[in-house]
Amino acid sequence: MKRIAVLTSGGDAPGMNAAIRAVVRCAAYHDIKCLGVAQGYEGLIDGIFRKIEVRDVGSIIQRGGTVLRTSRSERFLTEEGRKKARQQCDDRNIDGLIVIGGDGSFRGAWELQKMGLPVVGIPATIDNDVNGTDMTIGFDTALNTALDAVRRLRDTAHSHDKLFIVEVMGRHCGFIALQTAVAGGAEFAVLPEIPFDIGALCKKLKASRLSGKNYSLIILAEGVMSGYELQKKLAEQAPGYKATVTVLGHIQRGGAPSSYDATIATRMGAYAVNCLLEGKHGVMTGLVNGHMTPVPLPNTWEVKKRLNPELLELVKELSI
Ligand SMILES: Nc1ncnc2c1ncn2[C@@H]1O[C@H](COP(=O)(O)OP(=O)(O)O)[C@@H](O)[C@H]1O
Ligand SMILES: O=P(O)(O)OC[C@H]1O[C@](O)(COP(=O)(O)O)[C@@H](O)[C@@H]1O
Ligand SMILES: [Mg+2]
Repeated sequence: MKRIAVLTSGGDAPGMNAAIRAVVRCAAYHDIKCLGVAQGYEGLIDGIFRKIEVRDVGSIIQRGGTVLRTSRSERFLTEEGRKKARQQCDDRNIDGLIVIGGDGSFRGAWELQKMGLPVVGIPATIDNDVNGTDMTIGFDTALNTALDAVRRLRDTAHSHDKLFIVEVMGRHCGFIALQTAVAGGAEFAVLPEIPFDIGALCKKLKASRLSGKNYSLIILAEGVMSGYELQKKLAEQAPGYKATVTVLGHIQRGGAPSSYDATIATRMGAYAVNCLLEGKHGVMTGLVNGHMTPVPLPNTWEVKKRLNPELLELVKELSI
């Protein structure tokens, strides 16, 4: 293994830079040259590679976003695009590629692996929707950002006897919504994994009010519906409940990685290089019960990662 490349793909996540730094430094430690690919699969197709050395990744461990930049690439979804990308790697004698991204990026990485390029994936997405790893890089930071917002909203909700709907990210999954609801002490979590029941929500709000509670917080994952749609449904079903909507949006994607995210990103970056060195490829650097584990890439999306049932129960039991 003489020369590897690294890229970031899909939605950015706090901690991606810490992972890039670890990849570059671990590669240098083993005397392997490292090339950075700009803008994910877009840059791979267009051949935008540049050498990155140990000093180039100084003081990025604490920065959010990704210094390599990222993209969602339509072209990479085509065979023609992927062939071009594969050829760009051959032209530069790349022995292995490290893909830092989420489930979509791993599907793309697997296509490259099938075309004969050794690939290792590092899970990084605020959504945490990657099977085979307890946590993805960026999830913990996004949670803390959402929690901070919820705590601020609770202050004003309490002061004004208000009902708040807080829309958080999560297109197909409710990890951010569920954990924000648990840690933020919300009354209700509306999640893509659980069929939405407006009747149950109204019942809960009424019971809460009857028991003397004058304010409530509903945490809604964007994948179910928008905060404004839920506001409208509530107004139709329970006219006494006028909700105020806050959409957290892309604020959840930025910021310095938490200590947890900077640590797992560092561990995963180094582990990815070691996997390539040991001939383990077509795998993701999974964190399983605290241990770094090589997880076959298809396992990361073929099995849907489940929400923690204990947390689901806790939202129901404690929000009275
Ligand atoms: N089935 C697939 N085959 C090939 N490439 C894919 C596939 N799914 C996604 N990709 C590539 O990975 C990119 C990132 O995926 P996306 O789902 O947007 O983000 P994430 O990796 O964060 O989940 C896509 O824009 C596309 O180029
Ligand atoms: O910024 P975009 O492209 O609109 O994407 C928004 C989506 O990206 C995410 O922030 C992260 O998703 P991915 O990791 O799959 O890219 C989702 O929570 C959100 O739905
Ligand atoms: Mg994804």
